[in-house]
Parts: sequence; C-alpha cells; structure tokens
Amino acid sequence: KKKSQIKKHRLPPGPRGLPLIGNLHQLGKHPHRALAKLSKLHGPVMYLQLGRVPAVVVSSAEAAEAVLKTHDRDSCSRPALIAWKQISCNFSDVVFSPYGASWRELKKILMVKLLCTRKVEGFRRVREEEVERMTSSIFSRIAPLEPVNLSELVQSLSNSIICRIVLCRKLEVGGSLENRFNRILQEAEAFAIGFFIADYIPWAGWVDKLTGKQAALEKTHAEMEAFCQEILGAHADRGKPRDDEEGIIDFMLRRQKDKSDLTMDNVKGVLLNILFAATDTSAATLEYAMAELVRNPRTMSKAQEEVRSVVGEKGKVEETDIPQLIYLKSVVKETLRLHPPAPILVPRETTGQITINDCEILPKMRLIVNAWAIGRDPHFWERPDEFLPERFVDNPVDFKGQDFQFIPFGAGRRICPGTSFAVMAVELALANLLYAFNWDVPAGMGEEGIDMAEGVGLAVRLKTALRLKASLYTQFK
Ligand code: HEM
Repeated sequence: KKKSQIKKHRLPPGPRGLPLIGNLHQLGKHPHRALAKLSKLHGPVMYLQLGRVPAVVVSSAEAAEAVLKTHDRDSCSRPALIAWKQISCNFSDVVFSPYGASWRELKKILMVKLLCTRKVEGFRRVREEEVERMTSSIFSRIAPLEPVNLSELVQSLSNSIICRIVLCRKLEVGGSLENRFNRILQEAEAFAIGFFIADYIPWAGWVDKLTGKQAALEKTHAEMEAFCQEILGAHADRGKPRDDEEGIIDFMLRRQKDKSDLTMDNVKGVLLNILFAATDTSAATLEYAMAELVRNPRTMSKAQEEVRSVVGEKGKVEETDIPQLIYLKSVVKETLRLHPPAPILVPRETTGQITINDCEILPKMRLIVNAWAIGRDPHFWERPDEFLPERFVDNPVDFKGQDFQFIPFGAGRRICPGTSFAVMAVELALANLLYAFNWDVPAGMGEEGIDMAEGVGLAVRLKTALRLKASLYTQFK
C-alpha cells in the first residue's frame, strides 16, 4: 500500500536502482563526489532509493535555499540512525537529535554558554597561548631538518584549545588523555558515517551482528561512556567554580542537579558533540589551507607578504591583527569552499511535505545537501576547481548561512553554532604559521608534490598526513 501511495506523488528524477539495495551501491567511498556526478545527469534535486529509505539529494544554491530557508521547518530533523543513537547518548545531544523542544533548549545553552561571539572572544588568551605553543614546537624541530607533520600539529592544537575551554584542563601533547581522546574520536567518527545494513534494510539487521559491527559499536559506546564519566567526575571534584569561571559543563551539571530538566545523557551528549564537532573540522580546514598554499606559491607569497607587513617585527600575530588580514581571511574562505570539512553537511530528515521545482519531497525522507558540489557549481563560481582566494576579496559572500552558493557550515535552524569559534582559531593559527616560517614540499617527495587524496570520515581530512619542510623567515634568523 505504501508503495502505491509514493507512486502517486511526483518525486524528483533520479537514477534507476537495483532490486533490494536501490542506489546504495552508487554512493561510493566519497559520497559528495559520487553524488555530484549523478546530479549532473539527473538534476539539482535528485531522488535516490537507499535500500528501503527514500532520499533526496540537493546540489544547487537555489534548491539549497528552498530546503534550508523556505522549507527549513519541514526539513530540519535528523534520521534515527543506529550508530547515531549510541554516539549521541540516546539522541540526547544537539548534532544528532531530532528537531524538537529538547534540541532547541540544548542548542540555546550551547550558544549562550560557549559559542556566542562574546564568549568566543573571551577565549582569546587560550587561543593565543596554544597557537604559540604550536609555533614553538615547530621552532624546535627546524634544526634537524625533518619535515613537520602539520596534520598532527593542527590536530593537537584543536584538541588543546577545546579541552582547555570545555574541560578546564591542559592537555599534555602526546599524553595519555590526548591519545585516548583521539582514539575515541576516530572510532566514533567511523561509526558516524559507518554503514549499518539495518538502517536501510531493517529485516537484514542480523548481518550487522554477524559481521561484528554491532559488537564493535557497543564497545566504542562503552569507551565513550567511561571517558565521559571520568571527565565529568574530575570536573565535579574541582568543587563549585566561581561565578565568572563557570563553564558550559559546570552550568549543565548544576542545572541537571537543581532543576532536573536536563539529564546526565544531555550533559554527556553535548560534551561529546563539542569535543567531536570542534576538533577534526578545524584541523581539516588548517591542513587543507596549508596544502593549497604550498601548491600555489603565488597565493602563499601574497598571504605571507600581507601578514608580515601588517604585523611587522612584533614576533607573533595577535588576535587584534586579524581584522586587517583581508587576504588571509579570503584564504580561509576559499579553503572552505573547495574543501568543506563536512561536504554533505549532516544528513537531515523531512517532517513535512515540500514542493520544489514541481517535485514533491515527502515526510520522513532523507535529505542530503551536497555543499561540496554547490561550492564548485560553475554557474556561480568562475574556474570553480582552482584555488583563488581573490574571489572573496571585496566580495560580501560569507559562510553565515545567507549565501546559499557557499554553505560549509550549513544554514537554517540546523546551522553550525561553532562558526566563529572555529574561524577565529583557524585564522590565528594560519596567520602565525605564515608569519614565522616559509613552507616547502620536503625534498624527494616526487613530481606530484602533495597528495591531495581525501580520507574518509564525517569530517573529511587529507588521507595522507601533510608533512612540510619549515624554514625560519629570514627576519627571525
Ligand atoms: C571549520 C569548522 C567547522 C565546520 C566546517 C563545521 C560544519 C558543520 C556543519 C556542516 C554542520 C551541519 C549543519 C547542518 O545540518 O545544516 C555542523 C553542525 C554542528 N556543529 Fe559544526 N563545524 C565546525 C566547527 C564546529 C565547532 C568548533 C563546534 C563547537 C564547538 C561545532 C558544533 C556543531 C554543532 C553542535 C552542530 C549541530 C547543530 C545542529 O544540529 O543544530 N562545529 N557543523
């Protein structure tokens, strides 16, 4: 009966699927690339059948505006995926929970207590100290002429900033807490995009059990639980913080005790969201920015000249210098256009019926917005595959969710609340890397230079760690 009901509607066009699996086999290892190719054939609003799950893929700015703005209310829930249930503490978080009162309240807390501009500006000292710690560690590695593993360094930087702000503790770089954090992060990420057959073909769930996937997920979940318990326990042991020192976790714990309108799962869910959403995404942006700059020496020189002339002989870039670094800011935007860390955003689920281009999208359909394809759409972007930061200079197009041709942070109700938190850290770190050092491909790396192949993850990073040769800018020699 259901099938005939769906047939009556004018669904968007799409490729024919196979029996049982539908179009699942067409997603490939890098869905943003596979889907971009398919939408070139079938159009910017495309229907796919993912096993039993009906899905719509959106790949143009106009269609993105239709779903993320005009029909945002009907398209801003999330699908209840098996793995998401575990990594979100039973959908008690912000990233993966369905649209509703609890999500709204938690997102508000996250904004007010951690991510609003005033709070983010207040973390300036943490950012400056941690960026300085990173540049000092590069200084100390220059002598032996070994290439610097930038991927590792920017990961540590991201970890340290978030842990100091949220957990109120310093991470010992390479220490056991950091290693554990990174391991759990990697496992959780693998599950966040991992494929459970039961999500698509419910009666075949036994396959997930047979292949050991279900057991592995439960193991990761137990590790995450233990990690949260430990962190929250250490937090509670610090005693009551002074009012002006109360962080988001103190606040949530206090409210969970006093008003009991929050659960412990809410506290853990939000804590895990912050740790996971903030780390790899910011590291990916820095890593890709450096890779593109080294591949494009003209752009690199321009960015370095700007930062060196603005900062002069001060020895380091401070946050107060950043507003003058117009070109550097464009480098960050251009990096996010070509390499959005979450290329298909975070999949959504519709709750109401939507009509776009005469096609109908029904309730409970999976909605995938291909931000990667939209950022490279030749209708909007000249020479779309080239790294040309100039396109953002004197150009009001921004990533704040109003310009639908450029949505690396999404848009609408589900927009990323961490935009300024991320961008301020990325700009400061990049400015300091460009100010103090010159960067080169290590000798013997071959004709191809940097390997730009993409890894696989909810946040896409370079597949191979970025290793570059750093030399001191002459002024500091
Ligand atoms: C360059 C860095 C970052 C990028 C590219 C990024 C990107 C995104 C994207 C694409 C989404 C999904 C939006 C949608 O569904 O339409 C998202 C959601 C989210 N991000 Fe970020 N993010 C970054 C950094 C951060 C940081 C630093 C934090 C927090 C400290 C954060 C917290 C979140 C949260 C909580 C959500 C879920 C929002 C919701 O579902 O309502 N992100 N992010």
